[in-house]
Amino acid sequence: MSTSFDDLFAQLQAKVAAGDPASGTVAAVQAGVHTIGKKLVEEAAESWMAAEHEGPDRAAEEISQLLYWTQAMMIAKGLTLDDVYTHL
Ligand SMILES: N=c1c2ncn([C@@H]3O[C@H](COP(=O)(O)OP(=O)(O)OP(=O)(O)O)[C@@H](O)[C@H]3O)c2ncn1[C@@H]1O[C@H](COP(=O)(O)O)[C@@H](O)[C@H]1O
Repeated sequence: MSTSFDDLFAQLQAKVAAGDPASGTVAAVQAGVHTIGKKLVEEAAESWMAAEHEGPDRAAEEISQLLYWTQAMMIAKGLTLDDVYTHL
């Protein structure tokens, strides 16, 4: 099922606030900025490689994971969507 950037962010915030033990996002936020940062860079590289060497569907998939890890980083740093949107 697809979702929007804002809806995914709300979902992740709620899981972290609740401390959902089944959530990979909760585990990632508990692991911290260093761990999340490595995933962020990994997904950025995979997005680049998919865009350069693979088809549009693979590029979209990797970019979706990049957006997910961007949101995980925002939550780990206590940032809201508005904190970021104000710079767009
Ligand atoms: N959209 C995502 C999403 N995109 C990426 N990822 C994570 O990013 C990883 C992608 O890493 P890779 O590309 O390296 O794939 P992999 O090799 O299979 O994974 P690793 O070996 O690196 O862990 C996935 O394994 C997930 O851990 C995501 N994890 C969760 N979501 C969504 O976030 C929501 C909350 O998820 P939970 O917090 O897990 O409940 C749900 O709607 C999920 O669909």
